[in-house]
Amino acid sequence: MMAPAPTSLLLAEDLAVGYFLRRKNARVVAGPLHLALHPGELVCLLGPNGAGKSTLLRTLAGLQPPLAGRLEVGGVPLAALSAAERARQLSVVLTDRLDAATLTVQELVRLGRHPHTGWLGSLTAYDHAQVAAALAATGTTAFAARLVGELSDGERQKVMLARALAQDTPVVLLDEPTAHLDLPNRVALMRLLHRLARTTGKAILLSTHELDLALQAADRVWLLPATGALRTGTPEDLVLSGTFAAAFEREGLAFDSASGTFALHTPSGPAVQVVGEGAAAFWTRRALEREGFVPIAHPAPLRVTVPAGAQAPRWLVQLGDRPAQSHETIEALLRALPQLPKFEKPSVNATA
Ligand SMILES: Nc1ncnc2c1ncn2[C@@H]1O[C@H](COP(=O)(O)OP(=O)(O)OP(=O)(O)O)[C@@H](O)[C@H]1O
Repeated sequence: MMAPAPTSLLLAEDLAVGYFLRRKNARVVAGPLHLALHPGELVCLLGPNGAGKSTLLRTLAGLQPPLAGRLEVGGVPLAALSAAERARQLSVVLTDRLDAATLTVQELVRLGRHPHTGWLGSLTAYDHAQVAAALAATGTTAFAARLVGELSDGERQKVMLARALAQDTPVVLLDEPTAHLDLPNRVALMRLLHRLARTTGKAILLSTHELDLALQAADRVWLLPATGALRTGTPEDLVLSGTFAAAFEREGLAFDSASGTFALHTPSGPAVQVVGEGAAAFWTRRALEREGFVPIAHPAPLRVTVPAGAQAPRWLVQLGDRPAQSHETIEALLRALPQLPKFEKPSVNATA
């Protein structure tokens, strides 16, 4: 029996987003869009520069009006909610710099509680606990007393997330939250948001250009092309159906569905059979591709064997039936390959 469709925390039907230019003139950036955010899911909004990700997020947050269509949050039309009601339903972190430089981090994060307390309302013990939890979750407790204007871009980004978490809304919308973060912090943020969605039942939507992180962390992807229709699905379905590769091919990028990565190199040199498995074989293939070789799985005149097991990796290179050479490192292997006698380039296009 099929599970019943989950209720939507946010629902959009025939939504067109964009800008009213002059009287009666509108510029549709994207649409018509049919979208739903469900409890407990992390959704990543992907698309090239200018596709309309920020425009869509701002529209979903009620910060700019839709050009057309229906938009509901918690079963109620977004436009029918007061600002305070809306702030209890959804929190939003945009890329714009906030004019909050003279506040301390703690004061800024406390502002997140105001939809619950009213602007003059004082914070209860529960509110203080929510603020402390948001600071702890984002790793910002240590600089709670510092001025927002004195933070680095990455620190400020984490503080803005803390404010959204303190707001404790069913829907969280984030525009490029990983933009200023270093790699460990980007990974930590995606992990945090995924865990948060799972443990609290919030629906979290974030736009990002971090394709590989999004493919790993997202429960669903919204793929917004520069032109054409929005595609949605689990990252894996979008990869296996070729939708993901097709979307980025148009941007001139080759997506390898076997490794889930974008090819940086387009090797066209001699084919090399790489024999072996595991991490050593993977990194050997990567190094060979960088040097222009085409690593393949089936027999070729040139063969590199990466022995498995506990022994120190040692690379065996064999050309035809000549005796094998042994190398201790990939660097030594790469240095030795051009020294080999010329051999006929087999016409192999496949990468394995
Ligand atoms: N205030 C505005 N008035 C008119 N057009 C706008 C306005 N802001 C943005 N646009 C246009 O809307 C389109 C979508 O912009 P948007 O910022 O939503 O894209 P994006 O997908 O978030 O891009 P990026 O990845 O570069 O952040 C662009 O063509 C942009 O020039």
